[in-house]
Amino acid sequence: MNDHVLQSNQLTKKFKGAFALDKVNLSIRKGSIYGFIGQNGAGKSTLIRIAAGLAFPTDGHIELFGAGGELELVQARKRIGSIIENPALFPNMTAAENLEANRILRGIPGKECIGRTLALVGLQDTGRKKAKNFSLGMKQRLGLGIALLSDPEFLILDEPTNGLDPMGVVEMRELLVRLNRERGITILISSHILSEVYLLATHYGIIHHGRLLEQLTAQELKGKCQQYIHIKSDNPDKASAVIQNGLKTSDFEVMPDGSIKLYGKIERPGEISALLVSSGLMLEQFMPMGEDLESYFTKRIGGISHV
Ligand SMILES: Nc1ncnc2c1ncn2[C@@H]1O[C@H](COP(=O)(O)OP(=O)(O)OP(=O)(O)O)[C@@H](O)[C@H]1O
Repeated sequence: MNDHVLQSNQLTKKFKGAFALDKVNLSIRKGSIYGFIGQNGAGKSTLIRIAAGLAFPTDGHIELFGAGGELELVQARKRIGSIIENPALFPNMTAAENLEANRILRGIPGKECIGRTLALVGLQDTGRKKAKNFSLGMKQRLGLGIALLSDPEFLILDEPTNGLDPMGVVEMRELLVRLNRERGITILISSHILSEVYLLATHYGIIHHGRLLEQLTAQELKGKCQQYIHIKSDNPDKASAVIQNGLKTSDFEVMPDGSIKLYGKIERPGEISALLVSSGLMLEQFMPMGEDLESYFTKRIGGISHV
C-alpha cells in the first residue's frame, strides 16, 4: 500500500527558460505535517500549484494518494483542501454565509457542515460581522474553514501565516495541529520562515532556486539544531553522576563512545567545566555545539548559492 499522499518525481517547471522547479523528488507521508521551506521565489508556490492542478509541469510528474494518471489525479484532488494565495472570500458576507456559498458552489450536500466547520475554526461567535471587517487571522481561519468543508484528507496551505501577527500564528498553528492529531489530516504548509513551522511540522523539505536541497524529519532537524555541550572525559560514569547530582539535570545523553551530550542547564558552560574538573575529572573535550534554526536554514541554502 502506498502511504504517501503526495510524491513528485523529477518534477520540473520552466518559465521562459528559467527553472522554477528543477527535478524535484518530494514525498509527503500520510499523517505528517510537512513544512515546505524556502525563500521567496524558491519554487514553493509552483509545486503547490501543480499539486492542486492549477499549473502543469514542464517535465516529471506527481502522484496523489498513489495515483498518477490524468483522470486519477482529477479524482484524487477531490480528497484535497487548499488555501493557495489569499483565500477567496465574499467580503460582504458573514462567515456562515461564506461557508454556505462555497458549499453550494462546490455541490457539497447537507447544511450541517456549516455550524460544525465554524466551530472547528473558532468563528462560531462572529454573528453578523462581515468578512471584510475580519482580522487577517480570522480571514485565514475562514479560508481554512472553506478548505475543510469537503472533509479533505490532505490540506495544502501556501504561506497561511504570511502577514499574521504572533497571536494569529499561534492560533493557526494550534488549529492545524488539532486537525492533524484529531482528524488525521495530512498537511503541507509552506513558509519562508523555518521557525514559523518548527513547532508543528513533523517533516521538512527545504527548497532553494527550484531545487529540493533536503528532506528531513523533525527529529533529525532537532538533532541538527539543538544546542548542547559535547563533553568527553576520562570517566563517563562519574561525569554523568556529577551532571545529574551537581547540575540537577537529566537532560543529557551518554553516547556509545562515552562522550556526553548535555542539553539542559548549558547557559554557563564555564561553571559546568569548573564543576567537572573540581570533581577530579579530566576533560578531553568540552565544546558547545549546535546551531539555531534560522542559521541552519541560511547555511543550508547558502551552500548552494555558491555552486
Ligand atoms: N507565471 C509565472 N511566470 C513567470 N515566472 C514565474 C511564474 N510563476 C513563478 N515564476 C517564477 O518562478 C520562480 C518560483 O516562484 P514561486 O512563486 O514558485 O516561488 P515561492 O517559493 O512560492 O515564492 P513566493 O513565496 O514569493 O511565492 C520565481 O523565480 C518566480 O519569479
